Amino acid sequence: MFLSDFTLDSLDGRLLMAVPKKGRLYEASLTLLQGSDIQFHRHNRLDIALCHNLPIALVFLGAADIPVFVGEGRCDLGITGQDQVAESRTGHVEEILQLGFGKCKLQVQVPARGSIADPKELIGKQVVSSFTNLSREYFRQLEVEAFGAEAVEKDGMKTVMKYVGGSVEAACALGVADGIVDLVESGETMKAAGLKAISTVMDTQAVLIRSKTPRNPELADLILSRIHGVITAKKYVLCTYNIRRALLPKVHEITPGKRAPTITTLEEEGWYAISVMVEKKEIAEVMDKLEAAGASDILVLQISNSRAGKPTSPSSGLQINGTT
Ligand SMILES: Nc1ncnc2c1ncn2[C@@H]1O[C@H](COP(=O)(O)OP(=O)(O)OP(=O)(O)O)[C@@H](O)[C@H]1O
Ligand SMILES: O=P(O)(O)OC[C@H]1O[C@H](OP(=O)(O)OP(=O)(O)O)[C@H](O)[C@@H]1O
Repeated sequence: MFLSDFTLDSLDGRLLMAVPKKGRLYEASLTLLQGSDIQFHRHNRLDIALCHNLPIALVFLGAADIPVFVGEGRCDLGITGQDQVAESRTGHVEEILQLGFGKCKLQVQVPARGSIADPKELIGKQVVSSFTNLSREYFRQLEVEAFGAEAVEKDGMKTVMKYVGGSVEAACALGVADGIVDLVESGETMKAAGLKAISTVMDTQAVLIRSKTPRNPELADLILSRIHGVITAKKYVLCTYNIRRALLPKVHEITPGKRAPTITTLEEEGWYAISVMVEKKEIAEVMDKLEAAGASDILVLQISNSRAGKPTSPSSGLQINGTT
């Protein structure tokens, strides 16, 4: 069900944010919204939810449709995969934040027991994918390398690309394809289907995207800032420890911090207290190194939320990339 219970008036003045309605990105997207204090109640089967505490309406859409809605300016912000943005071919969205979930690879796969070992061997054969634009572009490049741009332009592509909406991995076994281009995360699906990857078309993860003409740029920046805060908090822990003055340069190398460590003097002569953000995945090793370097009273604290502070760029131009 979509707009029936909403008059367009109820959306008036609201920033529209597109969120995956199901699938691999759904749960993590909702967790992100919750962490950003975007409060809403989604009525059963309704694909639009009004936020209680902000002038925002969430629009629940398929991940593949989100770049289209945002690209055409129908929605102002959206959460989807980089693969979907690239496949949609819309030039009208900006990827403003990598969200660190939904990480996988779009890969060329062939029967594990077959003779094909190089994607070039699929030229002139049948390839099935849900990502036909990206696949066509990938094989066009291979054909250009093999035959030259002029020949490909004149004769057209030799590789035959077929679209399948789901269960792409079954295409080879069913005799519909010589190879497929599909997403791989753990590799379980590929293995179970008797396939092997022979090359990577792209690495992808979930991203926050923004229309080039958002209705309310200040509110879009506020949401970006909140989501960035949640992601940073999840990625880092706060490490505190005490250290003698002489050892400061040594431990500074171990914990340079996200920007820089906070150093305060202790009441005890010659001793300093350090407080510094450390990436969660490195904390055990960092603690080992600090201890070996002579630090004492090492504590690690979870960060429940964070803010980077005022952006230096002008309001509607806020862009925070590289949060992987
Ligand atoms: N195995 C996976 N691991 C991590 N992320 C994935 C995985 N599969 C898909 N994704 C990411 O999630 C996005 C949505 O994929 P998903 O298959 O969940 O879509 P969907 O909306 O349920 O579509 P469909 O109905 O076609 O299955 C993908 O474009 C990709 O960015
Ligand atoms: O490497 P893995 O961890 O096994 O994940 C890869 C699978 O996940 C996705 O499909 P999904 O399960 O979302 O369903 P779909 O085939 O219907 O798209 C993708 O299309 C692969 O089939």
